[in-house]
Amino acid sequence: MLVLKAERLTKVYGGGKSSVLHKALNNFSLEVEKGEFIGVMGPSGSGKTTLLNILATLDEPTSGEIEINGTNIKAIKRHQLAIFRRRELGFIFQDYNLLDTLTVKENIILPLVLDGIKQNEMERRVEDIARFLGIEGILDKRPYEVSGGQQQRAAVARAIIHQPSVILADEPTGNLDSKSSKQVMEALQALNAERRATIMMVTHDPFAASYCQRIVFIKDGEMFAELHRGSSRQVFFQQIMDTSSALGSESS
Ligand SMILES: Nc1ncnc2c1ncn2[C@@H]1O[C@H](COP(=O)(O)OP(=O)(O)OP(=O)(O)O)[C@@H](O)[C@H]1O
Repeated sequence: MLVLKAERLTKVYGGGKSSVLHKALNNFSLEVEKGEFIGVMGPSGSGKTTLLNILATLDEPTSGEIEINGTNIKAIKRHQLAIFRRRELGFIFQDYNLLDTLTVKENIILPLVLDGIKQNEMERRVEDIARFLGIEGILDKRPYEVSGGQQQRAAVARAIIHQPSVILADEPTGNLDSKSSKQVMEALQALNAERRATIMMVTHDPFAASYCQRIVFIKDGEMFAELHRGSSRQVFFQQIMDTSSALGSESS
């Protein structure tokens, strides 16, 4: 089952009288099946953030179509878009985006509070996901009292707690040391493997990318290459490194 379908996306920035037009995405198509863990890589300025913002329904393509969980985004009225986004998508950011005025637990259940889920159901879900991610001991702390890796795992919990169709992650290991990166990637991998979470992650980090099942490489707003992981993460890591350097040398 397809949970995300992007068809011939083009995004052109600029276009005012004096400004120069810039095509950040050029006829870019992508299909993501339920339960996939997909990575998006590419050099700086290749269009990754543009793609993520469009798929997140935060920005509109100049042309092209997007379907999320069978719904064409264009069919959603502007005032309903925020609710659609909150229910169908989960977000993970590089800088965690947790609210310091709330406890870790309150941060995690925020999507459920906004949707009016009953208190005992919220408690059940937060305990379950916190145990799964190994953060049950920090639920009553504030984000600034715990490590970056713990904050990011709390953000992962928040992204999955309402069971979205797809989780969009933007450089989730960008602020983390190698040990915390590994913990966060193992958490995402476990959510994908054991709970069938569908995850799409933009990253520059070949180590983080090696946890995905498939990587699409973007160059100048177009698909450059696609890699599928076999059984070995180490072999996949090397393939990612090789493709990244091929991409880099083509760009220079
Ligand atoms: N709001 C904007 N207005 C004009 N040009 C933009 C805008 N946002 C992005 N661009 C341009 O579009 C291109 C793609 O940018 P984008 O941020 O999507 O790349 P990226 O692959 O995410 O880069 P990075 O890895 O550095 O984050 C770049 O050339 C960028 O300068």
